[in-house]
Amino acid sequence: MPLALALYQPDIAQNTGTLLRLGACMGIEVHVIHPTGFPFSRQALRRSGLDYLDHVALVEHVSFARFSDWCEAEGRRLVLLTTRAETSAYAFSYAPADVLMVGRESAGVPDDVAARADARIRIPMRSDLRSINVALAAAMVVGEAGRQTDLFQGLS
Ligand SMILES: C[S@@+](CC[C@H](N)C(=O)[O-])C[C@H]1O[C@@H](n2cnc3c(N)ncnc32)[C@H](O)[C@@H]1O
Repeated sequence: MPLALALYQPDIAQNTGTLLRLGACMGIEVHVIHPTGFPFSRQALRRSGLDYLDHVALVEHVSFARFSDWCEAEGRRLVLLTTRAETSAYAFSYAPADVLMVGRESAGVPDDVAARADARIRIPMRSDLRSINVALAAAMVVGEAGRQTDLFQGLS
């Protein structure tokens, strides 16, 4: 079971498009947790020029509660990327079945959602700046988690 990416109530269509494309190219599932901050449908994504949609395993969840149930049922560890974690994303040991979840562009995730995560990790960055773009943060961690779990061995 390879890594998966989860987007908690994404706000910005372009970031979601970038992450769906990353999921397609890396061969990993992308889970979108509703509600989104923009009209989200395969039709709307196609209209905005996302031509990788047919190549990505996209799974939608109507709410965080349903997504959380899915993680539990599948025995998947939920790893949250957050600026408020203490553990470095580069000191963390990833497992192949981990689900890497990013927060909303506007507000990250609420405290109860952060508390539900099995682990919280942070990409080290300058302390006088707020955060990294969500799609870039996800790409950095997919890179490290993929390296540790041999994701790239199956890719050319
Ligand atoms: C633009 S940031 C949101 C910032 C928001 N104010 C917060 O407090 O989380 C969007 C998402 O990108 C990810 N992110 C950005 N910078 C990060 C970092 N340095 N470490 C871990 N995740 C980061 C997180 O998942 C975050 O929820």
